[in-house]
Amino acid sequence: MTAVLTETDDFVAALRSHARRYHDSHPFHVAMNEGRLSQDQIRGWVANRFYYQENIPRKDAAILANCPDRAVRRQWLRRITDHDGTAEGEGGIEAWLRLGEAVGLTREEVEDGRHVVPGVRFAVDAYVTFARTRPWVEAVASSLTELFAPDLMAQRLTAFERRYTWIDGDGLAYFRARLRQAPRDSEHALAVVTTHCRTAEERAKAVAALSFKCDVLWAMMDAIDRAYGN
Ligand SMILES: O=C(O)c1cc(C(=O)O)c2c(n1)C(=O)C(=O)c1cc(C(=O)O)[nH]c1-2
Repeated sequence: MTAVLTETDDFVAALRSHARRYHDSHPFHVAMNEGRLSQDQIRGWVANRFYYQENIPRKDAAILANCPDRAVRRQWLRRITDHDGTAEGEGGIEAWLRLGEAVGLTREEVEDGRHVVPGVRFAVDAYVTFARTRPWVEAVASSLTELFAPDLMAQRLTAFERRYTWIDGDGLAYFRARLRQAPRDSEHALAVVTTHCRTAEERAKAVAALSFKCDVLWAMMDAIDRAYGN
């Protein structure tokens, strides 16, 4: 992206244009949503994606640690409790473990990471490192892939309910919760980014951060596809 982003509308449009690079169009996701994946392929995806899920709160804690703005921190904190819960047996990570059980994986084999392939580990670790080491506003911008997540989540829910009837519906609670959480989180992140990135240079860095994150998600899917694809 080389355009000089002086107008806020252009900036938001440049961010939103990354929808074209979102991992919903990755062949593995396309096959998933068309109901073409086997039980083993679904299990491989669930086990590998757990590594992303369990690292999201660590990524968000890194943003909190770097962020001097009290109002932003107050809002951002909720992301951590959404994933970790406020008590044993609650939260998104627990919900993902239940998804694992619903597809036939034990909690132990999901939690110990034995199925995680190197490319997924590498991509997720890069995302956490990005949040630790880059200015906090860039890290917030990198979370904006979630602007594009609700459509994918809705498609996935329908696909799982209709095409993968062997999966117990209770296991899909994670995706139902994200349908509500992702729009709320991404709208907040977009407001933070548009407020704090005022110069063309700051805006270009935010766009680059989102581009980096599209690469993270795509690289994860490539690695999963390579390990479990047809
Ligand atoms: O299943 C998906 O396609 C998907 C994508 C993304 C995303 O776009 O980064 C997230 C999630 N799920 C998700 O569940 C989640 O909690 C999440 C947090 C974040 C983030 O960057 O802070 N992205 C995502």
